[in-house]
Amino acid sequence: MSNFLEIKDLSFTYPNGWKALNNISIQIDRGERVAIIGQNGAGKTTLAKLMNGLNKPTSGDVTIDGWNTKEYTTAQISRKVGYVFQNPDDQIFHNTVFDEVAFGPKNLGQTEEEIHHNVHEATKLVEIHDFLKENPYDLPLSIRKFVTVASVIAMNPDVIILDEPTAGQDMKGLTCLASTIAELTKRTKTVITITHDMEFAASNFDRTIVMAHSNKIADGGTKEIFWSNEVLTEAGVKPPHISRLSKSLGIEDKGILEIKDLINYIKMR
Ligand SMILES: Nc1ncnc2c1ncn2[C@@H]1O[C@H](COP(=O)(O)OP(=O)(O)OP(=O)(O)O)[C@@H](O)[C@H]1O
Repeated sequence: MSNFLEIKDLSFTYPNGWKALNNISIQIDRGERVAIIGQNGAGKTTLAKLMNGLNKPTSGDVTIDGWNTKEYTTAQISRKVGYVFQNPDDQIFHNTVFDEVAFGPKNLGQTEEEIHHNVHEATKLVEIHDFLKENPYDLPLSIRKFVTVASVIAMNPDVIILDEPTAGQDMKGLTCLASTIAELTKRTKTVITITHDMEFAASNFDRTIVMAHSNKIADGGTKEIFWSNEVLTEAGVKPPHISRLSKSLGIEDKGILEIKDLINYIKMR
Protein backbone atom coordinates (compact mmCIF):
# COMPACT_ATOMS: atom_id res chain seq x y z
CA MET A 1 0.00 0.00 0.00
CA SER A 2 1.34 3.42 -0.88
CA ASN A 3 1.39 6.10 1.75
CA PHE A 4 -0.15 9.17 0.15
CA LEU A 5 -1.46 10.09 3.59
CA GLU A 6 0.85 8.80 6.29
CA ILE A 7 0.23 9.11 10.01
CA LYS A 8 3.19 7.91 12.02
CA ASP A 9 3.39 7.45 15.82
CA LEU A 10 0.93 10.32 16.20
CA SER A 11 -0.03 11.63 19.62
CA PHE A 12 -2.04 14.75 20.37
CA THR A 13 -2.68 16.41 23.72
CA TYR A 14 -5.07 19.39 24.07
CA PRO A 15 -3.79 22.46 25.95
CA ASN A 16 -5.84 21.38 28.99
CA GLY A 17 -3.73 18.21 29.21
CA TRP A 18 -6.24 15.74 27.69
CA LYS A 19 -4.45 13.16 25.54
CA ALA A 20 -6.94 12.72 22.69
CA LEU A 21 -4.69 10.55 20.48
CA ASN A 22 -2.14 8.06 21.69
CA ASN A 23 0.56 6.84 19.31
CA ILE A 24 -1.48 6.16 16.19
CA SER A 25 -0.11 5.04 12.82
CA ILE A 26 -2.23 4.83 9.65
CA GLN A 27 -1.46 4.79 5.93
CA ILE A 28 -4.08 5.76 3.38
CA ASP A 29 -3.64 5.60 -0.38
CA ARG A 30 -5.06 7.70 -3.21
CA GLY A 31 -8.59 6.74 -4.17
CA GLU A 32 -9.34 4.84 -0.95
CA ARG A 33 -12.68 5.13 0.85
CA VAL A 34 -12.19 4.93 4.59
CA ALA A 35 -14.73 5.19 7.41
CA ILE A 36 -13.60 6.11 10.91
CA ILE A 37 -15.98 4.87 13.58
CA GLY A 38 -16.04 4.80 17.38
CA GLN A 39 -17.93 6.15 20.36
CA ASN A 40 -18.33 9.85 21.18
CA GLY A 41 -15.04 11.22 22.45
CA ALA A 42 -12.92 8.43 20.96
CA GLY A 43 -10.75 10.98 19.12
CA LYS A 44 -12.15 10.78 15.55
CA THR A 45 -12.61 14.51 14.92
CA THR A 46 -9.28 15.26 16.57
CA LEU A 47 -7.65 12.82 14.16
CA ALA A 48 -9.38 14.40 11.16
CA LYS A 49 -8.24 17.87 12.21
CA LEU A 50 -4.67 16.58 12.36
CA MET A 51 -5.02 15.17 8.85
CA ASN A 52 -5.81 18.60 7.41
CA GLY A 53 -3.40 20.57 9.54
CA LEU A 54 -6.00 22.34 11.71
CA ASN A 55 -4.18 20.70 14.62
CA LYS A 56 -0.47 19.89 14.63
CA PRO A 57 0.94 16.73 16.27
CA THR A 58 2.19 16.88 19.84
CA SER A 59 4.50 14.07 18.77
CA GLY A 60 4.81 11.95 15.64
CA ASP A 61 4.07 13.09 12.08
CA VAL A 62 1.28 13.53 9.57
CA THR A 63 2.54 13.61 5.99
CA ILE A 64 0.37 14.21 2.92
CA ASP A 65 1.88 13.62 -0.49
CA GLY A 66 5.31 14.23 1.02
CA TRP A 67 4.25 17.36 2.96
CA ASN A 68 4.75 17.13 6.71
CA THR A 69 1.88 19.17 8.25
CA LYS A 70 4.31 20.65 10.79
CA GLU A 71 6.12 22.46 7.99
CA TYR A 72 3.08 23.97 6.27
CA THR A 73 0.25 26.31 7.24
CA THR A 74 -3.32 25.04 7.54
CA ALA A 75 -4.17 27.06 4.40
CA GLN A 76 -1.45 25.27 2.45
CA ILE A 77 -2.52 21.83 3.69
CA SER A 78 -6.16 22.58 2.80
CA ARG A 79 -5.15 22.49 -0.89
CA LYS A 80 -4.43 18.80 -0.41
CA VAL A 81 -6.89 17.81 2.34
CA GLY A 82 -10.37 19.32 2.56
CA TYR A 83 -12.34 18.94 5.77
CA VAL A 84 -16.13 19.29 5.85
CA PHE A 85 -17.15 20.22 9.39
CA GLN A 86 -19.69 18.21 11.34
CA ASN A 87 -21.82 21.33 11.78
CA PRO A 88 -22.15 23.39 8.57
CA ASP A 89 -22.80 26.52 10.64
CA ASP A 90 -19.18 26.34 11.86
CA GLN A 91 -18.05 26.64 8.25
CA ILE A 92 -20.51 28.91 6.37
CA PHE A 93 -19.97 32.68 6.50
CA HIS A 94 -21.08 34.13 3.16
CA ASN A 95 -24.45 35.56 2.13
CA THR A 96 -24.93 33.50 -1.01
CA VAL A 97 -24.24 29.87 -1.84
CA PHE A 98 -22.16 31.02 -4.81
CA ASP A 99 -19.88 33.22 -2.67
CA GLU A 100 -19.56 30.50 -0.06
CA VAL A 101 -18.47 27.86 -2.58
CA ALA A 102 -16.27 30.38 -4.45
CA PHE A 103 -14.35 31.39 -1.32
CA GLY A 104 -11.86 28.49 -1.37
CA PRO A 105 -11.07 28.69 -5.12
CA LYS A 106 -10.64 32.50 -4.81
CA ASN A 107 -8.17 32.03 -1.97
CA LEU A 108 -6.24 29.56 -4.09
CA GLY A 109 -5.74 32.40 -6.57
CA GLN A 110 -7.86 30.86 -9.35
CA THR A 111 -8.99 33.04 -12.26
CA GLU A 112 -12.64 34.20 -12.47
CA GLU A 113 -13.21 31.63 -15.18
CA GLU A 114 -11.76 28.79 -13.10
CA ILE A 115 -13.76 29.90 -10.07
CA HIS A 116 -17.02 29.87 -12.03
CA HIS A 117 -16.21 26.50 -13.55
CA ASN A 118 -15.34 24.92 -10.18
CA VAL A 119 -18.35 26.40 -8.36
CA HIS A 120 -20.74 25.18 -11.05
CA GLU A 121 -19.15 21.71 -11.23
CA ALA A 122 -19.15 21.22 -7.45
CA THR A 123 -22.69 22.48 -6.90
CA LYS A 124 -24.02 20.34 -9.75
CA LEU A 125 -22.31 17.28 -8.29
CA VAL A 126 -24.03 17.69 -4.92
CA GLU A 127 -27.31 18.83 -6.52
CA ILE A 128 -27.48 22.35 -5.06
CA HIS A 129 -26.98 24.21 -8.32
CA ASP A 130 -30.48 25.72 -8.11
CA PHE A 131 -29.61 27.50 -4.87
CA LEU A 132 -26.55 29.50 -5.99
CA LYS A 133 -28.19 32.89 -5.37
CA GLU A 134 -29.80 31.91 -2.07
CA ASN A 135 -28.54 32.83 1.36
CA PRO A 136 -27.31 29.56 2.91
CA TYR A 137 -29.09 30.43 6.15
CA ASP A 138 -32.46 30.47 4.33
CA LEU A 139 -31.85 26.82 3.35
CA PRO A 140 -32.51 23.74 5.49
CA LEU A 141 -29.67 22.07 7.40
CA SER A 142 -29.47 19.16 4.94
CA ILE A 143 -28.83 21.57 2.04
CA ARG A 144 -26.44 23.72 4.11
CA LYS A 145 -24.43 20.59 4.70
CA PHE A 146 -24.13 20.08 0.92
CA VAL A 147 -23.06 23.73 0.56
CA THR A 148 -20.08 22.92 2.78
CA VAL A 149 -19.37 19.71 0.85
CA ALA A 150 -19.39 21.69 -2.41
CA SER A 151 -17.10 24.35 -0.89
CA VAL A 152 -14.48 21.72 -0.24
CA ILE A 153 -14.92 19.89 -3.56
CA ALA A 154 -14.55 23.20 -5.47
CA MET A 155 -10.99 23.49 -4.11
CA ASN A 156 -10.18 20.17 -5.76
CA PRO A 157 -8.20 18.63 -2.86
CA ASP A 158 -6.78 15.10 -3.13
CA VAL A 159 -8.34 14.02 0.17
CA ILE A 160 -11.85 14.92 1.31
CA ILE A 161 -12.89 14.32 4.91
CA LEU A 162 -16.62 14.27 5.64
CA ASP A 163 -17.43 14.62 9.34
CA GLU A 164 -20.84 13.06 10.10
CA PRO A 165 -22.24 13.76 6.61
CA THR A 166 -25.48 11.79 7.08
CA ALA A 167 -26.68 13.75 10.11
CA GLY A 168 -30.01 15.36 9.22
CA GLN A 169 -30.13 13.82 5.71
CA ASP A 170 -33.25 12.24 4.24
CA MET A 171 -33.24 9.48 1.60
CA LYS A 172 -32.61 12.01 -1.21
CA GLY A 173 -29.62 13.42 0.68
CA LEU A 174 -28.24 9.94 1.39
CA THR A 175 -28.54 9.00 -2.29
CA CYS A 176 -26.78 12.20 -3.32
CA LEU A 177 -23.99 11.56 -0.80
CA ALA A 178 -23.49 8.04 -2.17
CA SER A 179 -23.29 9.25 -5.77
CA THR A 180 -20.94 12.10 -4.77
CA ILE A 181 -18.59 9.68 -3.04
CA ALA A 182 -18.68 7.33 -6.03
CA GLU A 183 -17.83 10.20 -8.39
CA LEU A 184 -14.98 11.42 -6.16
CA THR A 185 -13.57 7.89 -6.15
CA LYS A 186 -13.71 7.86 -9.95
CA ARG A 187 -11.60 11.01 -9.85
CA THR A 188 -9.12 9.06 -7.60
CA LYS A 189 -9.88 11.30 -4.65
CA THR A 190 -9.43 9.77 -1.21
CA VAL A 191 -12.67 10.01 0.75
CA ILE A 192 -12.60 9.67 4.52
CA THR A 193 -15.69 9.87 6.70
CA ILE A 194 -16.22 10.07 10.41
CA THR A 195 -19.55 8.49 11.10
CA HIS A 196 -21.90 7.00 13.65
CA ASP A 197 -24.07 5.75 10.78
CA MET A 198 -23.04 2.12 10.32
CA GLU A 199 -25.36 1.60 7.33
CA PHE A 200 -23.66 4.52 5.56
CA ALA A 201 -20.20 3.14 6.36
CA ALA A 202 -21.18 -0.35 5.20
CA SER A 203 -22.65 0.85 1.89
CA ASN A 204 -20.00 3.35 0.83
CA PHE A 205 -16.64 2.57 2.45
CA ASP A 206 -14.49 -0.53 1.82
CA ARG A 207 -12.14 0.12 4.71
CA THR A 208 -12.99 0.97 8.30
CA ILE A 209 -10.79 2.26 11.11
CA VAL A 210 -12.12 1.79 14.64
CA MET A 211 -11.16 4.25 17.36
CA ALA A 212 -11.60 3.79 21.11
CA HIS A 213 -10.09 5.54 24.14
CA SER A 214 -7.69 7.70 22.07
CA ASN A 215 -6.35 4.67 20.17
CA LYS A 216 -6.85 2.96 16.84
CA ILE A 217 -8.10 -0.50 17.85
CA ALA A 218 -8.77 -1.94 14.39
CA ASP A 219 -8.20 -1.15 10.73
CA GLY A 220 -9.39 -3.43 7.95
CA GLY A 221 -12.07 -4.36 5.44
CA THR A 222 -15.47 -2.99 6.48
CA LYS A 223 -17.06 -6.45 6.21
CA GLU A 224 -14.52 -8.05 8.56
CA ILE A 225 -14.71 -5.17 11.02
CA PHE A 226 -18.51 -5.25 11.25
CA TRP A 227 -18.47 -8.97 11.92
CA SER A 228 -15.82 -8.72 14.63
CA ASN A 229 -17.69 -8.85 17.94
CA GLU A 230 -14.64 -8.17 20.10
CA VAL A 231 -13.67 -5.01 18.22
CA LEU A 232 -17.18 -3.59 18.12
CA THR A 233 -17.76 -4.36 21.79
CA GLU A 234 -14.50 -2.68 22.78
CA ALA A 235 -15.44 0.36 20.68
CA GLY A 236 -19.02 0.42 22.00
CA VAL A 237 -20.38 0.33 18.45
CA LYS A 238 -23.30 -1.68 17.10
CA PRO A 239 -22.96 -3.35 13.68
CA PRO A 240 -25.44 -2.45 10.88
CA HIS A 241 -29.05 -3.60 11.52
CA ILE A 242 -28.92 -6.21 8.78
CA SER A 243 -25.76 -7.83 10.19
CA ARG A 244 -27.44 -7.97 13.61
CA LEU A 245 -30.60 -9.44 12.12
CA SER A 246 -28.57 -12.04 10.21
CA LYS A 247 -26.68 -13.03 13.34
CA SER A 248 -29.87 -13.38 15.34
CA LEU A 249 -31.23 -15.62 12.57
CA GLY A 250 -28.14 -17.79 13.00
CA ILE A 251 -26.63 -16.69 9.66
CA GLU A 252 -22.89 -16.28 10.11
CA ASP A 253 -22.02 -15.06 6.62
CA LYS A 254 -19.53 -12.21 7.07
CA GLY A 255 -20.50 -10.65 3.76
CA ILE A 256 -23.89 -9.47 5.01
CA LEU A 257 -23.93 -5.74 5.77
CA GLU A 258 -26.83 -4.50 3.65
CA ILE A 259 -30.33 -5.70 2.72
CA LYS A 260 -29.14 -6.67 -0.76
CA ASP A 261 -26.48 -8.96 0.82
CA LEU A 262 -29.11 -10.75 2.93
CA ILE A 263 -31.42 -11.11 -0.09
CA ASN A 264 -28.57 -12.58 -2.15
CA TYR A 265 -27.73 -14.98 0.69
CA ILE A 266 -31.34 -16.15 0.94
CA LYS A 267 -31.64 -16.54 -2.87
CA MET A 268 -28.52 -18.74 -2.92
CA ARG A 269 -29.97 -21.19 -0.37
N1 LIG B 1 -10.53 21.75 22.39
C1 LIG B 1 -10.49 20.72 23.24
N2 LIG B 1 -9.89 20.84 24.45
C2 LIG B 1 -9.85 19.80 25.30
N3 LIG B 1 -10.35 18.57 25.04
C3 LIG B 1 -10.97 18.41 23.87
C4 LIG B 1 -11.06 19.46 22.89
N4 LIG B 1 -11.73 18.99 21.82
C5 LIG B 1 -12.01 17.70 22.09
N5 LIG B 1 -11.56 17.35 23.31
C6 LIG B 1 -11.68 16.04 23.95
O1 LIG B 1 -10.93 15.10 23.19
C7 LIG B 1 -11.63 13.86 23.15
C8 LIG B 1 -11.81 13.44 21.69
O2 LIG B 1 -12.72 14.36 21.08
P1 LIG B 1 -13.15 14.19 19.56
O3 LIG B 1 -14.07 15.31 19.23
O4 LIG B 1 -11.94 14.01 18.73
O5 LIG B 1 -13.95 12.83 19.63
P2 LIG B 1 -14.90 12.15 18.56
O6 LIG B 1 -14.52 10.71 18.53
O7 LIG B 1 -14.83 12.90 17.28
O8 LIG B 1 -16.31 12.33 19.22
P3 LIG B 1 -17.75 12.61 18.52
O9 LIG B 1 -18.17 11.31 17.94
O10 LIG B 1 -18.60 13.02 19.68
O11 LIG B 1 -17.56 13.72 17.51
C9 LIG B 1 -12.92 14.05 23.92
O12 LIG B 1 -12.74 13.56 25.22
C10 LIG B 1 -13.12 15.54 23.92
O13 LIG B 1 -13.81 15.95 25.09
